Amino acid sequence: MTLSVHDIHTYYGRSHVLQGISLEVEDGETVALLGRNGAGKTTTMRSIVGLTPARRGRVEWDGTDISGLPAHRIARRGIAFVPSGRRAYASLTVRQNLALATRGNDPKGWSLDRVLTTFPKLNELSDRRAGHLSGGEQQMLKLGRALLSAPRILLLDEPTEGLSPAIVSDLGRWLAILKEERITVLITEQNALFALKYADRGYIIEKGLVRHEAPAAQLRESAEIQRYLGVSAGV
Ligand SMILES: Nc1ncnc2c1ncn2[C@@H]1O[C@H](COP(=O)(O)OP(=O)(O)OP(=O)(O)O)[C@@H](O)[C@H]1O
Repeated sequence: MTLSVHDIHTYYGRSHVLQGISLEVEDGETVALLGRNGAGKTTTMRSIVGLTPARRGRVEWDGTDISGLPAHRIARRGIAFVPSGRRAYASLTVRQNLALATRGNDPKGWSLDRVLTTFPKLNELSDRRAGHLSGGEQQMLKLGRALLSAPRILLLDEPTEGLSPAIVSDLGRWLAILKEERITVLITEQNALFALKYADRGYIIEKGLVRHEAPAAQLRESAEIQRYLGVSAGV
């Protein structure tokens, strides 16, 4: 299953935010989408999943054009979007939130038990109301919910946003698990070095256009890229 984005143009009103983004995510790959504030990372994800559809260009999933489809139908094809910020049913417990996200009985997919064993922290918190979780715990819950929706690809939007360094390193462990499982991931990050640690390839976007595409190792080594992204070492 390959996700191919061809020359998409997306607007907010008259503001031409994506000016021809093209990218590809192959089966089993982790791909980072990097860029400064306001570069268009979130908008790219929202365009892929149909929340802010592109006005021009094409999004193909497994060779089928999905650009015109409504968001719920795109989600049903296994494209799971994990937006940044706190999003869970605050008054429900962790377990109830997870149970609601469970889609059918996909024998190859993730079961509630498997999510709770893989993320023991969620197990410990299973009776706590989601509204009482810390930012990092919420992030883990969102990831657990996304895995239960039987995703073929996960779109993670700035998962480290607002998290403490200790939680960021937890998140790194979860990403490593996704990679071992060969779950296809597209991840946007302000924290470029964090994303590049787990990514196979990366795209750098600026003002709604792809400026650079390279293997993650190359992007990690490039002083020019690091300067451009304003990264500091030691993540
Ligand atoms: N709902 C909206 N209405 C109008 N303009 C918007 C809206 N959402 C985003 N924009 C603008 O579109 C541009 C791209 O925003 P986007 O959120 O995609 O960037 P980003 O790369 O994800 O940045 P950040 O890391 O700051 O979230 C920015 O100039 C932003 O101000």
